[in-house]
Amino acid sequence: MLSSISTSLFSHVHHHHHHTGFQLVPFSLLLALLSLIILVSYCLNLSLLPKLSTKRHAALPPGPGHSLGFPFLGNFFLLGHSPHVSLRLLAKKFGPIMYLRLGQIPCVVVSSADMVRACFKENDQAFAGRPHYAYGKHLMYNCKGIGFAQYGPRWIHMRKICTSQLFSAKSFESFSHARAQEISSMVRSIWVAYQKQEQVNVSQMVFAMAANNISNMVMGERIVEWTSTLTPKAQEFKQMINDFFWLVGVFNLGDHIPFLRPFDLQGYEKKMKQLHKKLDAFWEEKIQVHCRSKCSKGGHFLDFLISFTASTTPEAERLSLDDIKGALMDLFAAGTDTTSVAVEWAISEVLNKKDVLKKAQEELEQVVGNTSMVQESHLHRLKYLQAIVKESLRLHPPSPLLGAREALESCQIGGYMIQKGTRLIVNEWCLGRDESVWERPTDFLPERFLQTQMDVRGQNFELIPFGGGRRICMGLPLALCNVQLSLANLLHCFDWQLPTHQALDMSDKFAGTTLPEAIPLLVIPTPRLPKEFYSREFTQGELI
Ligand code: HEM
Repeated sequence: MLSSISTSLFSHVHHHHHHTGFQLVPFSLLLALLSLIILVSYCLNLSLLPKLSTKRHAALPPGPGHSLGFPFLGNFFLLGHSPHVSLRLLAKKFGPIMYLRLGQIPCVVVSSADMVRACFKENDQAFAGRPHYAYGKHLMYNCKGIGFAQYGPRWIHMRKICTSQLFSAKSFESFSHARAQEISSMVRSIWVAYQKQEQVNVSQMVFAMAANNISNMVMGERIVEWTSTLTPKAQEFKQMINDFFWLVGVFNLGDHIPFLRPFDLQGYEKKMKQLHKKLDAFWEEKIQVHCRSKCSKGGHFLDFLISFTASTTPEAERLSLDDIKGALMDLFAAGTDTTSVAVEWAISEVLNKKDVLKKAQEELEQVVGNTSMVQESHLHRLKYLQAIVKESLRLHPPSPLLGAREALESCQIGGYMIQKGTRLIVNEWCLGRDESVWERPTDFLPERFLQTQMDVRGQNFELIPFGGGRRICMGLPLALCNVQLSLANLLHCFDWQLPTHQALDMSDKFAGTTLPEAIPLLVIPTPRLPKEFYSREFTQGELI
């Protein structure tokens, strides 16, 4: 048993070590201590699991319990490297609501639309909390910002500021011109790659577009330069975002076994602090530049945020620098990787299915014609393209377990008792493959969405890639627009070939929070539109 623990633990840490290039953690120490704890607890027959659960056993949802758990560590090892898959297998055995223990933290996993509705609609407020973990402390300025902030007046205030300034219909529309420019720059860069006979890393291209869309809105400038591949600086930025999401997703022993917290046995908290230093310097510089250049009159969102730091602002509304940096972190982290993962999967699925590709391109030709790029105003008429995006989000939700939630009060779900402080995991990946909802669930069939009103905006609990309830993705309008518009233009402006004749490898690799393709998609573009289209200067009006 001990060896199986050490193997999984080892492979877990080792795996991520490669992923991020961080230094190896003091591993032997960790193993020795864990083995000791487990040995002692078994010798003394101290198994915490049965003890804690017997008290309220009758009311708890079913689950693997102590039969598949370890003292102190609970059921953590059932999660493995692909928790979305492991949890789905467990749900097949224990049902759509089940109870686990991650370390000492009680945890409820829901895997059906009915259970999700019970959590996100009937008990929306009860589940509006986020757990308070080390990443919130080290990476998010002690849970500032929006995504990792505790539910309460500050979160409401921050979310309101962002939503009203960035995502209200009027403000969103006011940035459509800037978004169009980013899309045409992306098309242009791909055309340059074609001329240089380079392969295109779709995910990187879309990442650049998504990052620039946010940074145009927030700071009135691009954050990533447009070239046919990401510049080293841009790659470093992308790596920071990837590391951020990875550290948010790791199982940090200290978060789940309180008495281990001071020891940081896996070294994750150290890594969080290191990453935080880099990120903080990055945001600090952006903020200083804005303060110095007195852009406040320019009226970018960042200047608007800075204006809230004034001592004349009522205290309940006043923002600190940390609040602002937290919000920046939220916007850039939440809005970049997720978007590029979504588009990468969508285009891979389409390239795998020639009939879908053909239908999509026919629709584009009909609605857009072949002398213009796809514009936002075309999107509502591109019904098949929208269906492709939904179908791809169904099979490949970019954030397969959504965001971590915590019960703020005790409540009942499906007749079971959920105690305050319980962590909620929604397995969205499992929802999208539910045989009782979807016919031929593993097949990519956009047609299934043509005859239904079902949408991804949090109203249909069968399909919630953006979450639901009051913690639903704040950037949903931008997210959908980014995904649809970039996919549409990639398919409209280019034909794509795979570098090899082999079929695409569609396996995934859990990256802590997001679920990208295991092997990044590289493709060879060929222009589809008349040659003059690409060689013209990309100026407003002509191309967009
Ligand atoms: C395809 C792209 C995207 C996907 C799949 C996605 C998905 C999600 C998910 C699953 C959550 C957690 C919801 C929950 O806990 O129920 C979330 C939260 C969030 N998203 Fe997105 N997102 C995307 C793009 C964006 C963009 C573009 C932005 C903004 C620039 C954004 C900003 C946020 C924020 C701030 C939160 C935290 C909300 C809160 O806790 O109140 N997201 N997103």
